[in-house]
Amino acid sequence: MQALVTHPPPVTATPLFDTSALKHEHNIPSQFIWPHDEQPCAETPPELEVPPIDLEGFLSGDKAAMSRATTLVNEACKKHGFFLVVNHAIDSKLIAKAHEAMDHFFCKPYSQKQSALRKPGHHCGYASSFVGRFTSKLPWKETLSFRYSADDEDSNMVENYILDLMGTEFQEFGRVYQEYCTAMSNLSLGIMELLGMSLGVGRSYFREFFEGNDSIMRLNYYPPCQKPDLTLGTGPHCDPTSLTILHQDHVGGLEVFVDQKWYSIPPNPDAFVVNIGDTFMALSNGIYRSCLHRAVVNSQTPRKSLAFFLCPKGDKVISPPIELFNGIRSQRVYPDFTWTLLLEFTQKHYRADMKTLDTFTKWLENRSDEQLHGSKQYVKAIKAGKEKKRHDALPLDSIRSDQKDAKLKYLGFSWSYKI
Ligand SMILES: C=C1C[C@]23C[C@@]1(O)CC[C@H]2[C@]1(C)CCC[C@@](C)(C(=O)O)[C@H]1[C@@H]3C(=O)O
Ligand SMILES: O=C(O)CCC(=O)C(=O)O
Ligand SMILES: [Fe+2]
Repeated sequence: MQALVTHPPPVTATPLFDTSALKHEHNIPSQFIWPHDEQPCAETPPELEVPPIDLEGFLSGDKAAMSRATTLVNEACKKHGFFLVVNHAIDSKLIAKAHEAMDHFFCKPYSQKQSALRKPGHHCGYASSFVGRFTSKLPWKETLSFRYSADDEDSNMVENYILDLMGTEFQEFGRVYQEYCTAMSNLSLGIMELLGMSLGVGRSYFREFFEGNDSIMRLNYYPPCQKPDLTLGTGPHCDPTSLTILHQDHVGGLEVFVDQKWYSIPPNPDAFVVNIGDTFMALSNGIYRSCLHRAVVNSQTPRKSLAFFLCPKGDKVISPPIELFNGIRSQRVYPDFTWTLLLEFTQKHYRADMKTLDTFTKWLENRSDEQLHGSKQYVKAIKAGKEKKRHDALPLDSIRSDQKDAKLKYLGFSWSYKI
């Protein structure tokens, strides 16, 4: 198991990895070479049969279209968590402008991009191969990530952030992505209606849960690599977020691990690739799956993908609707948590991979024991079996005051309290 980093690694004198410059060298630095069992397949893997979901049909209220959409989504999400959305009503000119704007940013000199550098422990800003964040298995990519809030009072958050970060030269960039993120947020709410129907909890349940979403937009830029068989653009992982709406360009490189084999998801400019993330897997009480996926690179052409990561407001309690754990699946599969805590875990303590949610659950349990009982000795005694676990309520300050009569179920035992 990956060691938990108890604090961000010190930013040592890590060599400057400008992947766009590295491509001119014959070899690649050893930090980019992945273990043999994680390297790309020798041949491009077969294409995954991913059902295209006609979203317009579902939202139109046509009974046959709704039934077909909910059945296809239910089957796909139970099996691997990936599906395509077509007839999504997102303007193709907006998508094209978003891709053009991305080129405008990533083609800038490294020194100019560096002014937007992501700060240690934070998820927004520019990153190139995670210089200073990780010391091995570096991804062959550059990224730019920023927050999007669906709340009205934050209606220009993206535009203002980009303007502050990059100046007036990027004003149009900021406007394009303000519009793009708003379109993605609206699209994700329609998909949440579909997911709610497909899980039998009704159209509005998850739509309302994500109305005021506080999401993440991430631009992935994968420069050509002279040794594409030794490295990865994005390593194998499950998205810790709730739902990912991804638009990949014409190049191809997204791969999904299903039934113990890698499959490729071919580019389709008219479709968004949608996948369940860890947080929604917890909201579905494990019924829908957050699927392992990765991105490979090539030696000829840069590849780009636009990933909108839907996230709930940071302090909403991630807890499945009772319908999902009092019948077919009576046990709770994951503890209650907040997205703020899971995001902090991925930014400060653990590199997201295929085991993030399970590792986070264990971290939460240890953390809450320490928090609950304040003593590391107590936790050690529990582990040594010398002390019976006491199931006190979580400290009141850790739960929002408006969550009256909140019920926290945690790993099979539960406690409740009045605030
Ligand atoms: C919450 C997040 C962390 C990562 C970005 C994201 O918004 C969703 C996906 C996560 C990530 C891409 C999973 C693979 C490892 C990672 C470090 C990366 O390759 O970028 C992850 C992102 C991160 O910056 O932690
Ligand atoms: O670039 C891709 O196709 C996948 C990227 C990805 O999985 C991510 O950013 O989480
Ligand atoms: Fe991902």
